[in-house]
Amino acid sequence: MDDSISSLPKDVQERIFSFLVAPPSSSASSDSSSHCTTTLSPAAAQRSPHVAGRSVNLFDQYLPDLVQQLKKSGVAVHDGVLGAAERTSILQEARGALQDGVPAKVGGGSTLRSEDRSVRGDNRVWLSHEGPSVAGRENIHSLVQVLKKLGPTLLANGFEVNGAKSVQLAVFPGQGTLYKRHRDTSPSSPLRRVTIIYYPNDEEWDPQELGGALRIFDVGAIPQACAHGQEGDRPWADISPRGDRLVIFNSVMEHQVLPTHAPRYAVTMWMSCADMGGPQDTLKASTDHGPSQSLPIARAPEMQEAPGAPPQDRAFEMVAAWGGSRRKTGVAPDGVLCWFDCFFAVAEQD
Ligand SMILES: O=C(O)CCC(=O)C(=O)O
Ligand SMILES: [Fe+2]
Repeated sequence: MDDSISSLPKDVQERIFSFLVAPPSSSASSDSSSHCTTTLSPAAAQRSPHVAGRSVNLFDQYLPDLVQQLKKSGVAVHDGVLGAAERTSILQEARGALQDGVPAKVGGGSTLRSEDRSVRGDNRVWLSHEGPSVAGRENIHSLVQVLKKLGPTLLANGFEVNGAKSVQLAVFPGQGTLYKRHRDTSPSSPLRRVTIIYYPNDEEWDPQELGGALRIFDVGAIPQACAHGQEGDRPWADISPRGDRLVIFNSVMEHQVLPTHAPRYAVTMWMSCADMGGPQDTLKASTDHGPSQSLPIARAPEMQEAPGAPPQDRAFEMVAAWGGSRRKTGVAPDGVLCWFDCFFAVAEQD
């Protein structure tokens, strides 16, 4: 190693890298995902010194507040995560990587509509299966390593994120593309618990002009400086995808991406719970707010569609009635998309 770090005295090197490991916690050992405690190697730190260096701040300064927000409202927002230089590098890498991005698919089973741009208009690539080479995506790769280190702290705070982590890079290309209301925890991805998004867009993103806000329903408290409103008795907050912003939310919360009029990039990580097997799982909301505390979700692939069963008015009740491999693409009467991402259930596992 002839880099600047390795030329420092050994004890100084150790102190630097001790900042980059996950904080010690009793729960870390129960995290079955080896990624949760991944340490940035000196080589990785050297490839992307800025991103790696900022992880120190992310953990030391921001994390307690993020966890607090998340527990209180189901959503946490933090700005200025990496700084302008790193954000720009990630945006450039995202543009390059997404040249080969494919339209995101929706639906499942025999009624699959593989590309329904009126429901979901982003193009994406999965980063979960990265090989040894991350050439051209060094900064995104370092960001992902940093985000993974949130796992042990979330776990220690009651979030069931002891399973796989999947990572997606996506762009809504503009022209009014959107993603209709849905939950990230779905029949095809029943184990997802926490959604973490980093936006590398311009910092001056104006949602009035460019649209593209992430609208999250049933927020316990409105994140600072977010537009907000009420649909019936359900409060929502609009989170602008402004650059260098980190958003974390409980994957069971309903959300949508409003029509977007400029290219809108996002790096998204889903943290899942461990799959304990069995025909049925219980979906627990890890926050102390909101209506979704304990929802049964069907997981048996052989479950039959109940003949003539009318759609229930909640997505997960529909899943319980119709779940399994014969999923249908559908929109519940209350407008919630029910089972998107079905084709990615296998691809997304780490
Ligand atoms: O990019 C966003 O703000 C959210 C996208 C989303 O909801 C998803 O990919 O599931
Ligand atoms: Fe989503």
